[in-house]
Amino acid sequence: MRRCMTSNNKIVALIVAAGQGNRAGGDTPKQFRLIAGKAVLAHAYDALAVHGGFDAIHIVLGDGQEGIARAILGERAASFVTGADSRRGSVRAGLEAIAAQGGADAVLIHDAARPFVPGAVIDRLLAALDGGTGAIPTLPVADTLIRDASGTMGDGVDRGGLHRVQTPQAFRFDAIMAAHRAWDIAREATDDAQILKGWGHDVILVQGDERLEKLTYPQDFARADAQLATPRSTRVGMGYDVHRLAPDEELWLGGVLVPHDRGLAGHSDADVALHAIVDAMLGALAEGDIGSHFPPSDPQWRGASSDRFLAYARDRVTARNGRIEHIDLTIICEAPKIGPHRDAMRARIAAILAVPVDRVSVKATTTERLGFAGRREGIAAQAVATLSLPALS
Ligand SMILES: Nc1ccn([C@@H]2O[C@H](COP(=O)(O)OP(=O)(O)OP(=O)(O)O)[C@@H](O)[C@H]2O)c(=O)n1
Ligand SMILES: C[C@](O)(CO)[C@H](O)COP(=O)(O)O
Repeated sequence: MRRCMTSNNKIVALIVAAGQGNRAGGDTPKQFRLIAGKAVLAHAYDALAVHGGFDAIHIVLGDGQEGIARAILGERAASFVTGADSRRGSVRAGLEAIAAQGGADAVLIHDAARPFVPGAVIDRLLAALDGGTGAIPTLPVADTLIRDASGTMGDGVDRGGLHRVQTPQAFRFDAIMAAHRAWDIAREATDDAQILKGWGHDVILVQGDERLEKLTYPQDFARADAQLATPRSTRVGMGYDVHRLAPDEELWLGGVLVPHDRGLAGHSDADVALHAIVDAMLGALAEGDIGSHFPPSDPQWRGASSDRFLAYARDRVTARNGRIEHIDLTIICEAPKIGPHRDAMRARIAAILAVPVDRVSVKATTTERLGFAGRREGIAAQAVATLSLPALS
């Protein structure tokens, strides 16, 4: 994740999803159709959210579509705006809504119809805003271009210097807001960079990505499905955690309350086993560690059930269109005996992760009475998480 300008800048994302998707056909507007079981709009949202560089995500919808969007997005945080008859009008409505909420330093405007957004493209766009007003991802044109002369071949078009323009497009907020307000609405503009350029600003070109292709026609959905299906890359992460044993504490281990004369002490419920799994999963995603997502200094996590942290890690995997292949957990303690609780722990972990129980292994070992675990001062746990992610991650 990269933030542009200074780290204090407010950067927001605006997803336009108010189109009818006429060219894509079907009964449902394309942004609400499913790719690999997840709505196109949710894919686009997750791609921006996973990047982590945005203070807010605004979504422009057709009139009366808030209910369907809320059902698709579940608890994902977003504010909704009603769009207009044209893409330009929908973007304008979104920008006005952001302005009404105090504006922003930069805005990234994205088509919901482009569900896969490599983080590297966002990084390039935000980096370009360090010295620029607007930046867009483009790809060169590779095919020969001709004009259609009523079904026969007309004149060729020189493709030298031609680029295909994609979204997301990044802008200094005040500039793109002013450019939209000044635009002659009798003319349509197919993207926002044209509008910024029309207002007199240069637009920087950064390298686009084939994975950003827009869903426009019916056949594009099969391509998108295939993009998620193969190839997948296997990611392995490891996690390790230790907590101190103390009197007057409950002993939560592997999501299960284990009867014991002492329990683990910590800021949350101190479930060392779940913490190790969370770190293993975040490690496989290369998304930091449990402390960076749930700082111990934050009072809201005091006494929190570690189920929440594990569910959060599961949701990060889902947001990346990943799959949890296997969890292997080892609990290191002299007492209590883990064997009698092993099946309950496997079942609880599998339930939180929404995976079959045979993908969760729970093991235990002592340290032959050596070290802090051997002296029964604390319990340690280590975990290995194996995930598979689509190659576009
Ligand atoms: N009035 C409109 C038209 C388009 N869009 C959005 O702009 C993006 C790119 O537009 P396009 O692919 O043309 O979508 P549609 O207008 O829905 O498609 P079609 O032209 O085939 O009807 C899409 O995410 C679409 O939802 C929008 O917010 N408001
Ligand atoms: C904004 C855009 O996606 C950039 O390529 C494109 O211009 C949208 O065009 P459409 O005609 O609305 O599909």
